[in-house]
Amino acid sequence: MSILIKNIKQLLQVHENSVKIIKGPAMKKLPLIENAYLYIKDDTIVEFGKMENFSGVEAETEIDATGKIVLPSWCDSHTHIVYAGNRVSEFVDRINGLSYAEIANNGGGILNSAKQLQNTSEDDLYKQATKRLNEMIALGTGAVEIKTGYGLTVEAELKMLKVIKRIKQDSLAKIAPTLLAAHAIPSEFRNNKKAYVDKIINELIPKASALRIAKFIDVFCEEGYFSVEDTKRILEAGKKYNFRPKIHVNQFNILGGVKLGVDNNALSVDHLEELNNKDIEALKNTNTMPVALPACSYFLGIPYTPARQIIDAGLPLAIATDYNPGSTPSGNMNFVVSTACIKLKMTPEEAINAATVNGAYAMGFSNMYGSITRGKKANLIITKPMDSYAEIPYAFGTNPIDQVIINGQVWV
Ligand SMILES: N=CN[C@@H](CCC(=O)O)C(=O)O
Ligand SMILES: [Zn+2]
Repeated sequence: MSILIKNIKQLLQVHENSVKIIKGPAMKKLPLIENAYLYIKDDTIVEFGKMENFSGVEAETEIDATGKIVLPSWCDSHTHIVYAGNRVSEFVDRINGLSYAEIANNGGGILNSAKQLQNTSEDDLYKQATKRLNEMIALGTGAVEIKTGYGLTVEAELKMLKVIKRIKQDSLAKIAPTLLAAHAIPSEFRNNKKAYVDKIINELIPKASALRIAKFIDVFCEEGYFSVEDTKRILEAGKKYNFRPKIHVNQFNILGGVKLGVDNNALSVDHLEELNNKDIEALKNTNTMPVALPACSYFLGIPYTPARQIIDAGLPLAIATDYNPGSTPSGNMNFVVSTACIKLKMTPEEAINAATVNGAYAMGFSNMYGSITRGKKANLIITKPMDSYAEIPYAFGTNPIDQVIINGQVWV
Protein backbone atom coordinates (compact mmCIF):
# COMPACT_ATOMS: atom_id res chain seq x y z
CA MET A 1 0.00 0.00 0.00
CA SER A 2 1.41 3.40 -0.98
CA ILE A 3 0.01 6.93 -0.91
CA LEU A 4 1.31 10.05 -2.62
CA ILE A 5 0.02 13.45 -1.46
CA LYS A 6 0.81 16.20 -3.98
CA ASN A 7 0.50 20.00 -4.14
CA ILE A 8 0.36 20.38 -0.35
CA LYS A 9 0.01 24.08 0.42
CA GLN A 10 2.04 23.68 3.63
CA LEU A 11 3.54 20.53 5.12
CA LEU A 12 3.93 21.21 8.86
CA GLN A 13 6.20 19.91 11.59
CA VAL A 14 8.86 18.69 9.16
CA HIS A 15 12.05 17.43 10.78
CA GLU A 16 14.92 15.82 8.90
CA ASN A 17 16.04 14.18 12.14
CA SER A 18 13.65 12.65 14.63
CA VAL A 19 12.63 15.20 17.23
CA LYS A 20 11.66 13.86 20.65
CA ILE A 21 10.70 16.95 22.65
CA ILE A 22 10.35 20.70 22.04
CA LYS A 23 11.00 23.12 24.92
CA GLY A 24 10.65 26.79 25.82
CA PRO A 25 11.37 29.32 23.04
CA ALA A 26 11.81 26.52 20.46
CA MET A 27 8.06 25.85 20.80
CA LYS A 28 7.42 29.07 18.84
CA LYS A 29 8.99 27.47 15.76
CA LEU A 30 7.07 25.17 13.47
CA PRO A 31 9.24 24.00 10.56
CA LEU A 32 7.31 23.68 7.30
CA ILE A 33 7.67 23.17 3.56
CA GLU A 34 5.54 25.28 1.19
CA ASN A 35 4.10 23.55 -1.90
CA ALA A 36 5.19 20.07 -0.87
CA TYR A 37 4.68 16.40 -1.59
CA LEU A 38 4.69 13.45 0.80
CA TYR A 39 5.10 9.78 -0.02
CA ILE A 40 3.96 6.97 2.28
CA LYS A 41 4.69 3.27 1.93
CA ASP A 42 2.72 0.87 4.11
CA ASP A 43 2.59 2.51 7.55
CA THR A 44 5.70 4.68 7.15
CA ILE A 45 6.64 8.18 5.95
CA VAL A 46 9.21 7.47 3.26
CA GLU A 47 9.86 10.76 1.44
CA PHE A 48 8.81 14.39 1.28
CA GLY A 49 10.06 17.62 -0.21
CA LYS A 50 9.18 20.58 -2.39
CA MET A 51 6.96 19.92 -5.43
CA GLU A 52 9.60 21.52 -7.66
CA ASN A 53 12.00 18.75 -6.64
CA PHE A 54 9.45 15.93 -7.07
CA SER A 55 10.77 13.45 -9.61
CA GLY A 56 7.70 11.22 -9.78
CA VAL A 57 6.85 7.99 -8.02
CA GLU A 58 4.24 5.27 -8.56
CA ALA A 59 1.62 5.17 -5.82
CA GLU A 60 -1.56 3.14 -5.45
CA THR A 61 -3.43 6.17 -4.10
CA GLU A 62 -2.82 9.76 -5.14
CA ILE A 63 -4.27 12.68 -3.20
CA ASP A 64 -4.27 16.22 -4.56
CA ALA A 65 -3.94 18.54 -1.52
CA THR A 66 -4.11 21.85 -3.42
CA GLY A 67 -4.88 24.65 -0.94
CA LYS A 68 -4.71 22.22 2.01
CA ILE A 69 -2.34 21.83 4.92
CA VAL A 70 -0.86 18.50 6.00
CA LEU A 71 0.43 17.89 9.53
CA PRO A 72 1.07 14.97 11.88
CA SER A 73 -2.03 13.61 13.63
CA TRP A 74 -2.73 14.83 17.13
CA CYS A 75 -1.12 12.87 19.97
CA ASP A 76 -3.58 12.87 22.89
CA SER A 77 -1.55 11.86 25.94
CA HIS A 78 -4.30 11.91 28.61
CA THR A 79 -7.71 10.22 28.28
CA HIS A 80 -10.14 8.07 30.23
CA ILE A 81 -12.22 6.85 27.25
CA VAL A 82 -13.10 3.47 28.75
CA TYR A 83 -16.20 4.33 30.76
CA ALA A 84 -19.82 3.26 30.91
CA GLY A 85 -22.74 5.53 30.10
CA ASN A 86 -22.32 9.16 30.97
CA ARG A 87 -22.77 11.76 33.74
CA VAL A 88 -25.18 14.10 31.99
CA SER A 89 -27.31 14.46 35.12
CA GLU A 90 -24.28 15.78 37.06
CA PHE A 91 -23.67 18.28 34.25
CA VAL A 92 -27.19 19.60 34.76
CA ASP A 93 -26.70 19.58 38.57
CA ARG A 94 -23.62 21.77 38.12
CA ILE A 95 -25.53 24.22 35.93
CA ASN A 96 -28.09 24.39 38.75
CA GLY A 97 -25.40 25.34 41.26
CA LEU A 98 -23.78 22.23 42.71
CA SER A 99 -19.96 22.12 42.51
CA TYR A 100 -17.87 19.23 41.15
CA ALA A 101 -16.67 18.59 44.74
CA GLU A 102 -20.23 18.63 46.16
CA ILE A 103 -21.40 16.13 43.56
CA ALA A 104 -18.43 13.87 44.35
CA ASN A 105 -19.06 14.14 48.12
CA ASN A 106 -22.67 13.03 47.56
CA GLY A 107 -21.49 9.76 45.97
CA GLY A 108 -21.51 11.09 42.41
CA GLY A 109 -18.43 11.82 40.34
CA ILE A 110 -15.89 9.04 39.91
CA LEU A 111 -17.88 6.75 42.27
CA ASN A 112 -20.92 7.12 40.01
CA SER A 113 -18.84 6.13 36.95
CA ALA A 114 -17.33 3.20 38.89
CA LYS A 115 -20.78 1.84 39.77
CA GLN A 116 -21.85 2.04 36.12
CA LEU A 117 -18.61 0.42 34.92
CA GLN A 118 -18.75 -2.43 37.43
CA ASN A 119 -22.20 -3.33 36.04
CA THR A 120 -21.12 -3.22 32.39
CA SER A 121 -19.65 -6.18 30.50
CA GLU A 122 -16.21 -6.15 28.91
CA ASP A 123 -17.80 -6.38 25.45
CA ASP A 124 -20.10 -3.46 26.07
CA LEU A 125 -17.25 -1.33 27.45
CA TYR A 126 -15.16 -2.21 24.41
CA LYS A 127 -17.97 -1.09 22.08
CA GLN A 128 -18.55 2.18 23.93
CA ALA A 129 -14.86 3.05 24.08
CA THR A 130 -14.24 2.09 20.44
CA LYS A 131 -17.04 4.40 19.33
CA ARG A 132 -15.37 7.27 21.24
CA LEU A 133 -11.94 6.40 19.85
CA ASN A 134 -13.22 6.27 16.27
CA GLU A 135 -14.76 9.72 16.68
CA MET A 136 -11.39 10.98 17.95
CA ILE A 137 -9.59 9.47 14.96
CA ALA A 138 -12.02 11.18 12.57
CA LEU A 139 -11.15 14.43 14.39
CA GLY A 140 -7.46 13.94 13.65
CA THR A 141 -6.08 12.03 16.63
CA GLY A 142 -3.68 9.21 15.79
CA ALA A 143 -2.16 8.29 19.16
CA VAL A 144 -4.02 8.05 22.45
CA GLU A 145 -3.20 7.29 26.06
CA ILE A 146 -6.03 5.40 27.78
CA LYS A 147 -6.31 5.08 31.56
CA THR A 148 -8.13 2.67 33.81
CA GLY A 149 -9.43 4.21 37.05
CA TYR A 150 -13.20 3.75 36.91
CA GLY A 151 -12.98 0.20 38.28
CA LEU A 152 -12.27 0.92 41.96
CA THR A 153 -12.11 -2.83 42.61
CA VAL A 154 -9.26 -5.09 41.58
CA GLU A 155 -11.61 -7.10 39.38
CA ALA A 156 -13.08 -4.08 37.58
CA GLU A 157 -9.66 -2.46 37.09
CA LEU A 158 -8.37 -5.65 35.46
CA LYS A 159 -11.51 -5.71 33.30
CA MET A 160 -10.66 -2.17 32.15
CA LEU A 161 -7.11 -3.21 31.32
CA LYS A 162 -8.41 -6.09 29.19
CA VAL A 163 -10.69 -3.70 27.33
CA ILE A 164 -7.74 -1.39 26.66
CA LYS A 165 -5.70 -4.37 25.44
CA ARG A 166 -8.40 -5.29 22.91
CA ILE A 167 -8.59 -1.69 21.72
CA LYS A 168 -4.81 -1.59 21.36
CA GLN A 169 -4.84 -4.77 19.29
CA ASP A 170 -7.75 -3.77 17.06
CA SER A 171 -7.38 -0.05 16.46
CA LEU A 172 -5.25 1.66 13.83
CA ALA A 173 -4.50 4.32 16.45
CA LYS A 174 -1.38 3.94 18.58
CA ILE A 175 -2.47 3.28 22.17
CA ALA A 176 -0.56 3.89 25.43
CA PRO A 177 -2.29 2.04 28.32
CA THR A 178 -2.03 3.44 31.85
CA LEU A 179 -3.03 1.82 35.13
CA LEU A 180 -4.81 4.63 37.00
CA ALA A 181 -4.43 2.63 40.17
CA ALA A 182 -5.74 5.26 42.59
CA HIS A 183 -8.50 7.47 41.20
CA ALA A 184 -10.93 7.75 44.13
CA ILE A 185 -11.63 6.11 47.47
CA PRO A 186 -14.47 3.57 47.16
CA SER A 187 -17.30 4.18 49.67
CA GLU A 188 -16.61 0.91 51.51
CA PHE A 189 -13.11 2.26 52.30
CA ARG A 190 -14.29 5.78 53.17
CA ASN A 191 -13.12 5.45 56.76
CA ASN A 192 -10.06 3.37 56.00
CA LYS A 193 -8.18 4.83 53.07
CA LYS A 194 -4.96 3.14 54.19
CA ALA A 195 -6.54 -0.29 53.69
CA TYR A 196 -7.48 0.70 50.13
CA VAL A 197 -3.96 1.96 49.35
CA ASP A 198 -2.60 -1.31 50.80
CA LYS A 199 -4.91 -3.25 48.49
CA ILE A 200 -3.69 -1.25 45.49
CA ILE A 201 -0.09 -1.96 46.45
CA ASN A 202 -0.42 -5.60 47.47
CA GLU A 203 -3.03 -6.83 45.03
CA LEU A 204 -3.90 -4.51 42.15
CA ILE A 205 -0.37 -3.55 41.05
CA PRO A 206 1.00 -7.14 41.03
CA LYS A 207 -2.07 -8.48 39.20
CA ALA A 208 -2.07 -5.63 36.69
CA SER A 209 1.63 -6.15 36.07
CA ALA A 210 1.06 -9.85 35.38
CA LEU A 211 -1.32 -8.92 32.53
CA ARG A 212 1.53 -7.01 30.80
CA ILE A 213 -0.75 -4.38 29.29
CA ALA A 214 0.05 -1.07 30.98
CA LYS A 215 3.46 0.59 31.05
CA PHE A 216 2.41 3.61 33.12
CA ILE A 217 0.93 4.15 36.55
CA ASP A 218 -1.25 7.07 37.60
CA VAL A 219 -2.62 8.46 40.87
CA PHE A 220 -5.08 11.32 41.44
CA CYS A 221 -3.00 13.30 43.95
CA GLU A 222 -5.54 15.74 45.36
CA GLU A 223 -7.33 16.79 48.55
CA GLY A 224 -10.12 14.33 49.28
CA TYR A 225 -8.48 11.72 47.03
CA PHE A 226 -4.84 10.63 47.51
CA SER A 227 -2.23 12.55 49.50
CA VAL A 228 1.40 13.04 48.51
CA GLU A 229 2.29 10.29 50.99
CA ASP A 230 -0.27 7.86 49.46
CA THR A 231 0.94 8.76 45.99
CA LYS A 232 4.56 8.18 46.98
CA ARG A 233 3.77 4.72 48.36
CA ILE A 234 1.85 3.77 45.21
CA LEU A 235 4.50 5.08 42.80
CA GLU A 236 7.25 3.28 44.70
CA ALA A 237 5.25 0.05 44.63
CA GLY A 238 4.66 0.56 40.89
CA LYS A 239 8.38 1.10 40.30
CA LYS A 240 9.09 -2.44 41.53
CA TYR A 241 6.98 -3.66 38.58
CA ASN A 242 8.52 -1.18 36.11
CA PHE A 243 5.50 1.08 35.87
CA ARG A 244 6.56 4.64 35.04
CA PRO A 245 4.47 7.41 36.65
CA LYS A 246 2.16 9.75 34.72
CA ILE A 247 0.17 11.48 37.42
CA HIS A 248 -2.83 13.76 38.06
CA VAL A 249 -1.53 16.69 40.11
CA ASN A 250 -2.48 20.29 40.99
CA GLN A 251 -6.01 20.15 39.54
CA PHE A 252 -7.59 21.96 42.50
CA ASN A 253 -4.81 22.26 45.10
CA ILE A 254 -1.03 22.41 45.25
CA LEU A 255 0.04 19.53 47.50
CA GLY A 256 3.60 18.89 46.30
CA GLY A 257 2.69 16.28 43.68
CA VAL A 258 4.77 17.93 40.95
CA LYS A 259 8.02 17.54 42.90
CA LEU A 260 7.03 14.02 43.89
CA GLY A 261 6.42 13.16 40.23
CA VAL A 262 9.76 14.58 39.17
CA ASP A 263 11.56 12.76 42.01
CA ASN A 264 10.02 9.52 40.77
CA ASN A 265 11.01 10.14 37.13
CA ALA A 266 7.41 10.68 36.03
CA LEU A 267 7.02 10.81 32.26
CA SER A 268 4.38 13.50 32.75
CA VAL A 269 2.59 15.52 35.40
CA ASP A 270 -0.89 16.42 34.22
CA HIS A 271 -3.53 19.13 34.95
CA LEU A 272 -1.48 21.89 36.69
CA GLU A 273 -4.40 24.32 36.80
CA GLU A 274 -2.82 25.44 40.08
CA LEU A 275 0.94 25.98 39.87
CA ASN A 276 3.55 27.89 41.86
CA ASN A 277 7.19 28.85 41.32
CA LYS A 278 8.40 25.86 43.33
CA ASP A 279 6.61 23.55 40.87
CA ILE A 280 8.19 25.35 37.91
CA GLU A 281 11.64 25.06 39.53
CA ALA A 282 11.07 21.36 40.23
CA LEU A 283 10.32 20.73 36.55
CA LYS A 284 13.47 22.41 35.21
CA ASN A 285 16.20 20.10 33.83
CA THR A 286 14.11 16.95 34.21
CA ASN A 287 12.60 14.35 31.86
CA THR A 288 9.07 15.09 33.06
CA MET A 289 6.59 16.67 30.63
CA PRO A 290 4.04 19.10 32.08
CA VAL A 291 0.63 18.47 30.47
CA ALA A 292 -2.22 21.00 30.29
CA LEU A 293 -5.84 19.94 29.82
CA PRO A 294 -7.64 23.09 28.63
CA ALA A 295 -10.96 21.40 27.80
CA CYS A 296 -11.24 20.26 31.43
CA SER A 297 -10.81 23.85 32.64
CA TYR A 298 -13.40 24.95 30.08
CA PHE A 299 -15.99 22.36 31.11
CA LEU A 300 -15.53 22.73 34.89
CA GLY A 301 -14.96 26.49 34.87
CA ILE A 302 -11.70 26.15 36.79
CA PRO A 303 -8.47 28.10 36.09
CA TYR A 304 -6.51 27.38 32.94
CA THR A 305 -3.00 25.95 33.34
CA PRO A 306 -0.51 28.88 33.22
CA ALA A 307 1.08 27.80 29.95
CA ARG A 308 2.93 31.10 29.45
CA GLN A 309 4.66 30.76 32.80
CA ILE A 310 5.64 27.17 31.95
CA ILE A 311 6.93 27.81 28.42
CA ASP A 312 8.55 31.15 29.29
CA ALA A 313 10.53 29.33 32.01
CA GLY A 314 12.11 27.28 29.22
CA LEU A 315 10.03 24.17 29.90
CA PRO A 316 8.23 21.98 27.37
CA LEU A 317 4.43 21.65 27.46
CA ALA A 318 2.01 19.09 26.02
CA ILE A 319 -1.75 19.52 25.68
CA ALA A 320 -4.32 16.72 25.79
CA THR A 321 -8.09 16.27 26.02
CA ASP A 322 -8.59 14.45 29.37
CA TYR A 323 -11.65 12.84 27.64
CA ASN A 324 -13.76 11.43 30.51
CA PRO A 325 -17.43 11.46 31.56
CA GLY A 326 -17.11 13.86 34.50
CA SER A 327 -14.76 16.74 33.77
CA THR A 328 -14.26 16.61 29.98
CA PRO A 329 -16.80 14.71 27.89
CA SER A 330 -14.97 15.58 24.65
CA GLY A 331 -12.12 13.99 22.71
CA ASN A 332 -11.75 16.84 20.24
CA MET A 333 -8.08 17.84 19.99
CA ASN A 334 -8.93 20.61 17.51
CA PHE A 335 -10.91 22.27 20.29
CA VAL A 336 -8.02 21.70 22.71
CA VAL A 337 -5.58 23.37 20.29
CA SER A 338 -8.00 26.32 19.87
CA THR A 339 -8.53 26.65 23.62
CA ALA A 340 -4.78 26.51 24.23
CA CYS A 341 -4.40 29.54 21.94
CA ILE A 342 -7.46 31.44 23.11
CA LYS A 343 -7.28 30.83 26.86
CA LEU A 344 -3.71 29.69 27.60
CA LYS A 345 -2.30 32.37 25.26
CA MET A 346 -0.18 29.88 23.38
CA THR A 347 0.74 30.78 19.81
CA PRO A 348 -0.60 28.44 17.09
CA GLU A 349 2.97 27.11 16.68
CA GLU A 350 3.27 26.38 20.41
CA ALA A 351 -0.15 24.70 20.50
CA ILE A 352 0.64 22.50 17.48
CA ASN A 353 4.02 21.51 18.97
CA ALA A 354 2.28 20.73 22.28
CA ALA A 355 -0.34 18.57 20.54
CA THR A 356 2.06 16.62 18.32
CA VAL A 357 5.73 16.05 19.30
CA ASN A 358 5.27 16.84 22.99
CA GLY A 359 2.06 14.79 23.21
CA ALA A 360 3.93 11.84 21.71
CA TYR A 361 6.75 12.37 24.24
CA ALA A 362 4.22 12.23 27.09
CA MET A 363 3.28 8.71 25.91
CA GLY A 364 6.86 7.55 25.45
CA PHE A 365 6.85 7.25 21.67
CA SER A 366 7.99 10.52 20.13
CA ASN A 367 10.68 8.48 18.33
CA MET A 368 7.90 7.15 16.03
CA TYR A 369 5.07 9.72 16.19
CA GLY A 370 4.44 13.44 16.27
CA SER A 371 6.46 14.81 13.34
CA ILE A 372 6.91 14.49 9.59
CA THR A 373 10.19 12.60 9.61
CA ARG A 374 11.35 9.81 7.31
CA GLY A 375 10.82 6.47 9.07
CA LYS A 376 8.13 7.74 11.44
CA LYS A 377 4.61 6.31 11.31
CA ALA A 378 2.26 7.74 8.70
CA ASN A 379 -0.40 9.35 10.90
CA LEU A 380 -1.54 12.54 9.19
CA ILE A 381 -4.20 15.22 9.03
CA ILE A 382 -5.13 16.78 5.70
CA THR A 383 -7.07 19.98 6.39
CA LYS A 384 -9.82 21.61 4.39
CA PRO A 385 -8.52 24.38 2.12
CA MET A 386 -7.30 27.30 4.26
CA ASP A 387 -4.97 30.29 3.93
CA SER A 388 -2.83 29.58 6.98
CA TYR A 389 -2.47 26.93 9.67
CA ALA A 390 -3.46 29.56 12.25
CA GLU A 391 -7.02 29.01 10.96
CA ILE A 392 -7.02 25.63 12.75
CA PRO A 393 -7.20 27.26 16.22
CA TYR A 394 -8.86 30.47 14.96
CA ALA A 395 -12.02 28.87 13.61
CA PHE A 396 -12.84 27.16 16.91
CA GLY A 397 -15.82 24.85 16.78
CA THR A 398 -15.36 24.28 13.04
CA ASN A 399 -13.89 20.95 12.03
CA PRO A 400 -10.72 21.89 10.09
CA ILE A 401 -10.18 18.33 8.81
CA ASP A 402 -10.82 17.06 5.31
CA GLN A 403 -9.12 13.66 5.51
CA VAL A 404 -7.19 11.57 7.99
CA ILE A 405 -4.47 9.01 7.29
CA ILE A 406 -3.81 6.61 10.11
CA ASN A 407 -1.13 3.97 10.16
CA GLY A 408 -0.70 4.54 6.41
CA GLN A 409 -4.41 4.07 5.63
CA VAL A 410 -7.00 6.60 4.54
CA TRP A 411 -9.60 6.72 7.33
CA VAL A 412 -13.15 6.34 6.07
N1 LIG B 1 -9.29 14.42 38.08
C1 LIG B 1 -9.35 13.22 38.01
N2 LIG B 1 -9.81 12.50 36.99
C2 LIG B 1 -10.51 13.02 35.86
C3 LIG B 1 -11.95 13.30 36.13
C4 LIG B 1 -12.65 12.14 36.63
C5 LIG B 1 -14.13 12.23 36.66
O1 LIG B 1 -14.72 13.27 37.05
O2 LIG B 1 -14.72 11.24 36.29
C6 LIG B 1 -9.80 14.23 35.34
O3 LIG B 1 -8.62 14.09 35.01
O4 LIG B 1 -10.36 15.33 35.22
ZN1 LIG C 1 -7.60 12.80 33.85
